[in-house]
Formats: sequence, C-alpha cells, structure tokens
Amino acid sequence: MASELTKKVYTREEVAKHRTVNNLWIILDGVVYDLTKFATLHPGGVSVLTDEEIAGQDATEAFFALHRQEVLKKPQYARLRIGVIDGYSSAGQAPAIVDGLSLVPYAEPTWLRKGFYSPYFSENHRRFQIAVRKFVDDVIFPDAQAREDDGKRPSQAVFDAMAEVNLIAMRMGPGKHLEGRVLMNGIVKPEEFDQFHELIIWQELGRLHARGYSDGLGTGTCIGLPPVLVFGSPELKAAILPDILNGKKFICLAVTEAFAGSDVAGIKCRASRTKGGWIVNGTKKWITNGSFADYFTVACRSDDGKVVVLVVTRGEGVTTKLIKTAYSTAAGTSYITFDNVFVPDLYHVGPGRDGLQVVLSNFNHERWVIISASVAWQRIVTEECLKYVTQRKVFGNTLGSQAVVRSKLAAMISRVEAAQQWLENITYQMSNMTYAEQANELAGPIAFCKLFATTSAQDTARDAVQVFGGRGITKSGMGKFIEHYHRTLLIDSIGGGAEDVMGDLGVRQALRKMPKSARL
Ligand code: HEM
Repeated sequence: MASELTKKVYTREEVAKHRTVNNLWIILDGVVYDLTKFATLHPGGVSVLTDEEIAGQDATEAFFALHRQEVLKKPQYARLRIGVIDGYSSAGQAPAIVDGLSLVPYAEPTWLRKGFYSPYFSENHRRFQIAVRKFVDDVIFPDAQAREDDGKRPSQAVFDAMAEVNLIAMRMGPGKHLEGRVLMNGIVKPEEFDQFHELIIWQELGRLHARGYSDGLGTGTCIGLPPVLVFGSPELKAAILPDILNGKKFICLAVTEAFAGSDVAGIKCRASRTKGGWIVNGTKKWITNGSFADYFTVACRSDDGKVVVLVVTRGEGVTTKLIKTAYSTAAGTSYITFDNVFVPDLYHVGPGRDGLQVVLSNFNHERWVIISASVAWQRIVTEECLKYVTQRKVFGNTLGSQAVVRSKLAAMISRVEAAQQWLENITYQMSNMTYAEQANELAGPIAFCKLFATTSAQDTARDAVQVFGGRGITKSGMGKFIEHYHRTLLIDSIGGGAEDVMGDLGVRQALRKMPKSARL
C-alpha cells in the first residue's frame, strides 16, 4: 500500500545528491529508495551500492540483473521507498500478468493464450482455472514455501480450506464421490466436472515450486483412495471416505518395498487369513504421506501367493518412520512396518478380484497425475528462463542475445509444448473411456507420455541450470526455483514407475497387440 512518503516526488538531480554511504538513495523503476540505514545490512555488500554508477542513480537494470522482483515486495524492503521520480506513472508500465495469466510467451498452455483455440477446454474450464489459480496462489503457495523449507507436513488449515471448496474430492477425478458437493463455490456442477477440470487442478498445483510439499498435500490420498473408490465395498467407503474427502483423515498407497520397487509382483509383505479378516506382517518403503496417514492401502501377498489389497488402519502394530529424500520431508515419505496387524474383511479392497490388477489399474491415474504436474512445472521453469535471459546481461548484452542460450530455450519450449499436447490428447481419451477401457487401452500411451515428460523435465532442468549458471545451483536469489527443480525433479522419473520400466511396459503392450497377420 502506498504510504504518504512514497507519494513524494523527486527530480533525478535531487536523488543524485545522495550518493555516500551515510546518505544513499537510488531509483528502481521510477521509485526512489533510501538505502542509508540498509546499506551495511545489504546481503550483497555495501561497496556495490556505493559504486558511482549505482549511488544516487537509476539502478533498475543493475538491480534486476541480480534480484528477483519479489525482493522489493518484502515488507522490510518495501519500507525503504521514500517517493517517486518526477513524471513517474505506474500506468506507463505494461503489466506482465493480465487476468491472472502470464503474458510471457509460452508461459501458459495454448488453451489459456489469447488468440488461440482448444478443442477440449470450455468457458467453464477457464472460470474454474481462474478460481483454482487464485486459491493456489493465495492459500497454498505461502504455506508451500514455508513447509518445503522447515520440512513439516502441510498445515491443517490448508487441508481445511481445500476441503471447504471440495478440492480434495475433486482431485479424485470425476465420479459419484462428487455427488451433492459444492465444487469451487459452485463454479462447476458435480455432474459437469470432467477430466479436464481435474487436469487444471494438477497443472495449477504444479506451479508451487515446492516438490516435497506438493506430495505432502495429500498425494497419498490421490493414489491410495482410488482403489477404494473403484473396488471398495459400500461399507468400506462409508467407513472411511467422508473424513478423508473432508481433509480430516489421510490415506496413502503402500505398494513399494525395499525388496521390490517398481516390481509389484515381487512384494513380500504378508497377509495371512484369520477369523473375520487378515493378519499383516511386513514392511513398505518410500510411502508418500505414510508418516502422517491414518489409513494405508497395502498390497500384500496372501498365503496362496496371490496379491491382496487391504486398507490398514493406523494403530497397534503399525510403525512409520520418516525417510529423508532429495526433496522436503513435508512429503511425509516413510518406511512402514506392520507387525501382526489385524485387518477385518470389510477392509479388503476388491474381494474376489486379482489384487495385482487392482494395483496395476490404479497406476494409470497416478502416472497421468505425475505427467500433468510435471509438464506444468516444466512450463514455469521455461518461463523463469525466458525472464532471466531478458533481464540478465553478460558481456555487455542480454543472455538472450547468445545463440547458444536461444537454442536451449528452443529445446525447452518444444519439449513442454509437445508434452502438453500429448497430455491433453490422453486426457480426452480418459474422458471418453471407462475405467476398464483405460486399463486396457491407455496403460501403454500413459507410460510413454510419462517417460517423455520426465526425460524432458530432466533435459529442461539441465538446460535451465546452464542458463542460470551459478544461480541455478544456489538455494536463494534469482535461481532458487531452478536449483529446487534440478534437485528434486527425479521423484517424477521414479514415482509411479521408473522411466525404463515405463518404456518397456509400453513396448511390451504394443508387441502383445500386434496383429498375427502383420507382415512386412
Ligand atoms: C532496494 C534495494 C535493494 C535491496 C532491497 C536489495 C536486497 C538484496 C537481497 C535480499 C539480496 C540477497 C539475494 C536475493 O535474495 O536476491 C541481495 C543481493 C545482492 N545485491 Fe541487492 N538489494 C538492493 C539493491 C541492490 C543494488 C542497487 C545493487 C547493485 C549492483 C545490488 C547488488 C547486489 C548483489 C551483487 C547481490 C548478491 C547477488 C548474488 O549473490 O547473486 N543490490 N540484495
């Protein structure tokens, strides 16, 4: 908010008189700052501020070559403003964000770009997107940045706010679980909520720049609950669904083990038959949200060697331990031990079904979620790079004037555009196929798309670090989001199935479907 002080008007000549360490003013974007008290506290040192090209001068270009603009919005720095320069008008500066959308080229997918068209998204999707972006920016982003750093799980207040607009339920996709709920303050009716609304949610959440936190924000529910929704009995749903969808309780998916990662068939966690239920013994590893989950959707091996899926409730015999990974412990990644845990028959997911199929069919949605968020994240990393090469000068010119830098941008943009178009096509197929059809038809395409998205992400991370140089490996300052991206993005290459496994799965499915008569 503009104070009385910042309404004062100075000429450039007046500002130029304040150019010593004891009396130091500068101009940034037409605003006058008094740095006298701040100079000795400046993280970049005093000497850079008393430099004759900076002190008492317009330092806009030098400043933005070295800082992110949000530095100036921090209250402790905003109060250094003492006035504006004669003739200054903020109206003269064209905004870089209009209607909540970035005007940086390629910063938004085509369906959100002015002058472009989409066969998939409607006016309702756009209204929904505006509301979700605002919610993510206002409610989730501040908590995400704080928790990513301190490693604590996302605040309950955020889950409560998400539940209030039914964001937790919507992240489970379209379906019966939305019936009777008011979605995003009524912007979309439950029966109209489709796969593209869900895509919007995941892509907006992909903008958080906090990968561990993003997973902490109930990813466990998004992958642990679908088996219950699809294959669970009405009694099981009635017992656990309301509290989970209302953000009061948490569930996670416990499939991977130290013994078997992507190899689901190799799991050892044991479920033995007993009167009225099962006794579970074994361990699980890399379980997202496991450290705070109340329920665990566990893939176990029964005495006859088959896979059974059981919902275990936290209680006696269940121990969870945080695992430190490349990203924040806000994700609640854990190692779990089950020691003689009784699970009643009611909590058996899909009795009479092959548990392996229950687990495998669940992977499609999980992988699609990973692709959606990964592509959105790549896009904002590309936007970060486009901004940086425009404002950062080296060898007397902007970084963007270097052909080698432009070639990296070309590759980044091409990859993210290709991934988004493919993702939208797959989303459209999902919208039109039943769960069973998806399991049959889409496992291969989704696996390939995930492989493409996550290898693209790694290429883009490497390119972005090269563009940002030292700042790309520094946890604060201009390149902080690039550093975070480069350090944490491999979770997407591994989670939901490692890249090599994805490629192999897709090809094996294709080979199985080859017509016998196909000949050269
Ligand atoms: C209102 C004025 C200014 C404020 C509030 C400010 C604040 C900061 C802050 C918070 C940092 C730590 C890094 C970051 O978070 O971005 C920093 C670093 C730095 N600042 Fe400033 N600064 C100001 C003006 C300037 C000016 C005019 C220069 C001119 C050259 C300058 C040069 C530097 C340098 C060289 C660094 C170290 C950058 C790095 O490590 O990459 N600062 N400044």
